[in-house]
Amino acid sequence: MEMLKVHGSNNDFFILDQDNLEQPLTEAELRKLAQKVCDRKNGLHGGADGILFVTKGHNASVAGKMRVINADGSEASMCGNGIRTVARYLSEKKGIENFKVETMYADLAIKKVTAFAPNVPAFDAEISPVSFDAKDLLMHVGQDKLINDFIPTLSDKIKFSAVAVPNPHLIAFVDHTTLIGNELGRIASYLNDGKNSIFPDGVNVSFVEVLASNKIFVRTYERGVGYTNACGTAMSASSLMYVLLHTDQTGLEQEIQVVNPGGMVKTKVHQYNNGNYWMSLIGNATFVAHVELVQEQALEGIFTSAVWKATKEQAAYQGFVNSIVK
Ligand SMILES: N[C@H](CCC[C@H](N)C(=O)O)C(=O)O
Repeated sequence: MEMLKVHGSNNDFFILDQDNLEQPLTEAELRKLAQKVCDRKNGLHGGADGILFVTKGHNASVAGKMRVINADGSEASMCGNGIRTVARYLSEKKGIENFKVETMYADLAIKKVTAFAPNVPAFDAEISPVSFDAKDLLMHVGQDKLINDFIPTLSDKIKFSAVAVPNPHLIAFVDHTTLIGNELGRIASYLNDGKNSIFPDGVNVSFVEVLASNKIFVRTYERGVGYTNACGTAMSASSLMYVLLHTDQTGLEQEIQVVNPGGMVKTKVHQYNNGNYWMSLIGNATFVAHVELVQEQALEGIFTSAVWKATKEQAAYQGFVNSIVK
């Protein structure tokens, strides 16, 4: 079985193309495979934040379908950093540069854009649909929407906004001390404990610091994973809330630089005539290595026979990160 180790802003994944399977995987096996290969201690070559499972799309209007399986085996409706890597994979597999990728709730527009640096390919991905409704967030806070408001049981200092893009995000604008402190971990681990009444299905939680006009820093604790170097849907959701809550310094259609622990991406916030929002997420799609492994062994967490063929792209990406003014 062949897989591809990839990342977007150092949010890393294994791409598994259904065409490369030795035999089909049941749903339970797909979840088990994610837990085994992604394990940071005993997984495949240091593990990953999830598996991006590529299958045929619903018809010829899409280049393929992406399913997102978190490291804990849970499935998410979307992955912003991941879809850029799946886009590059499909672009190179099919020789296309402008196309759509099917996701759980939408076929999303993709385009190849100018590389961020030599050997740092980049793609622009549509992030959509967007909803502020509690029912779409599976959120229970006693009100239908949460925009820059308190959740008293979580904190009496930090205000939150909740938005589904379409996976669920809780976003707070904070000062630098709070950004780097342990409040994010405390709040996010509670909301993802599987027992709390606020987000029974969990939620991705991000703290955002405004660095300058149209430049923000986003730190995220992801549902189903924990802290990650970056979260593409979180950076998109944070950009949307930045535009909606900081009208004095930004606005629709303006390019926003989003810095994160894993690097940097660019976003733009758009609004349809019907009032709905969508975002563009523009960032790297790095292929770290090609991996050959035995499917049956991988399902048992045995990787001794795995063959890891690294590309030269990680060094190029690191050089790009070092060039970013944080
Ligand atoms: N952990 C997320 C899925 C992965 C999203 C993230 N890696 C991204 O780049 O958007 C969730 O359960 O909703």
